[in-house]
Amino acid sequence: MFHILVADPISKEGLDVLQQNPNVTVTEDTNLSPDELESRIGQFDGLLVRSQTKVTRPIIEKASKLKIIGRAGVGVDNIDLDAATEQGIIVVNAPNGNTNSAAEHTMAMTMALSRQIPQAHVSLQNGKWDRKKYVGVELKGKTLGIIGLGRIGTEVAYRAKGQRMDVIAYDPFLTEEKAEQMGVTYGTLEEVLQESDYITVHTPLLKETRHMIDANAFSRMKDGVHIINCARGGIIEEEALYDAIVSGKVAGAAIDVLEEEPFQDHKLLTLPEVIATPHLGASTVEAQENVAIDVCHDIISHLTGDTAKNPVNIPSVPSDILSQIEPYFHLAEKLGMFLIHLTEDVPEEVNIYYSGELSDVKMAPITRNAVKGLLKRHLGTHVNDVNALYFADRKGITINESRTSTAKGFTNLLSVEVKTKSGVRRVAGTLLNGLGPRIVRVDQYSVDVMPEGHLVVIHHQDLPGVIGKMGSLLSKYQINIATMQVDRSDIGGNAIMILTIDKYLEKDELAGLKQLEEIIDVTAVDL
Ligand SMILES: NC(=O)c1ccc[n+]([C@@H]2O[C@H](COP(=O)([O-])OP(=O)(O)OC[C@H]3O[C@@H](n4cnc5c(N)ncnc54)[C@H](O)[C@@H]3O)[C@@H](O)[C@H]2O)c1
Ligand SMILES: O=C(O)CC[C@@H](O)C(=O)O
Repeated sequence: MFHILVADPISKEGLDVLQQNPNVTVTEDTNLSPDELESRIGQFDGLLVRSQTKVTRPIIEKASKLKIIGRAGVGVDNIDLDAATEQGIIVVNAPNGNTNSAAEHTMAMTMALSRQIPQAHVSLQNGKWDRKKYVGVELKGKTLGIIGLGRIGTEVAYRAKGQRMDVIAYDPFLTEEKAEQMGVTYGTLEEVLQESDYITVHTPLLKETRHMIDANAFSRMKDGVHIINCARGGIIEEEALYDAIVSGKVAGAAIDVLEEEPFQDHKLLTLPEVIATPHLGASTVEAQENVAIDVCHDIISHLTGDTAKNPVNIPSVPSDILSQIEPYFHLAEKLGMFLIHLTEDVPEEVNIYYSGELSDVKMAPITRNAVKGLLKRHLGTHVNDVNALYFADRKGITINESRTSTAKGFTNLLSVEVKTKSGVRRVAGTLLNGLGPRIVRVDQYSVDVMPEGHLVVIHHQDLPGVIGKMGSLLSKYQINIATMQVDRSDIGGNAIMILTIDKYLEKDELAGLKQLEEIIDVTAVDL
């Protein structure tokens, strides 16, 4: 018998899926404090949550029987995925069921913002009949900037076009062709910021997207811009939004999510230009039914030995194959992560070459790890080796694998190549017996770099003094260099320097390094 704890309100239709299974008992308790959850979680095989319950490491560490955590919704930022993976607990979500509802809520908020509907309603409730104060603006003919054109961003784009808005979108996986097919304008982040009358964000909350809309971003927007966030708190820096509204730069903001939830007392809510809802994007009957049914089916599948459709964290490889290839998963993922940092354009094709001892292994699971590493920088932690190829396909990226017998002196060599419109970037790595993974080639250069920590990849001219200048500047920033690798194409030609440093390179420090005259480009890579 499997015991499942339902810790947040979940639609009845989903719970029926669980309750109708004779091997399952369901306990619903949606008022547990974190301490109570921690003390009771040890009795359960499955845990089902929405976004309210924080499934933290201390809770997961007490979950001695837990086999699966189901998230009825998309974002899994309320679940400690690393802790779950370490505990061998699969986390499944329901990524598709609330897309329409979140897109509709975004449009509802955009329209309510434009016509000040909530403010006018409260004014009426207070006995006023104020027709002059609540003069709005039309959406027709205005430009909507969408940052993040995934499932929800795409649906918002179609709806905005229905309102006869012009849509410009930025997404690292958006190509000009795809934008044209959708009838939206392809933009860089800068173009979206500068050209939009309304800006709506639809990215996951990741290290890269945290505070992507900050004071600097606001300063590049049009005066009187409207801002909408129905994605995740933290994508927009709240203090900067507050200041931009007070200064008049931003005419109004519609907010469904903030960094700390619940957010009843937030200072943004004191501003008359702000309208807000308490994280209601997915709160429709239909979305809650969809996500509950999807996630409950996945919970039953996993507990009864079938494959879950929407795993977020766990690889699924047969155990006999796993022992042979598992050591390469980490190397493959790190090569992908490294390479995507060097890839400035949209990836169109990824070629993975298996050489030496790797030329007769089962390639697909290793390929999935390399692709996972490539994609997760922009798509976030829900990309794993199970769903990486699916996401690559959805983003229009072709994946090719080939075997070659020559490993250029290495026992095993895994090479990953990304083709974009602007060219080809390559990286290769090997597993050194007893020493672990190493990056051994970057484009045409030979190196020997452990693929972990904070790396800085510097392309520069091979001139005397460059290394010294780089060292001095880093020392000025109080940054310690742990390792350094250099190689060059020819004397006085182009060269590469790869540093491992002891801390994350901040934006302004990166900009400082780029100022040195011999530098061609500098990329900070966090592995
Ligand atoms: N308010 C709600 O109740 C509610 C409901 C559902 C989803 N959400 C949230 O909405 C967001 C979008 O969900 P989705 O299902 O569309 O996800 P998705 O994965 O389908 O789309 C996210 C898109 O963001 C893009 N992206 C990643 N980094 C980017 C960057 N730096 N700049 C621009 N684009 C970037 C990705 O390439 C991807 O296409 C998530 O944060 C999700 O948690 C909120
Ligand atoms: O549980 C909810 O209602 C919120 C869900 C939403 O934020 C999501 O990421 O799917």
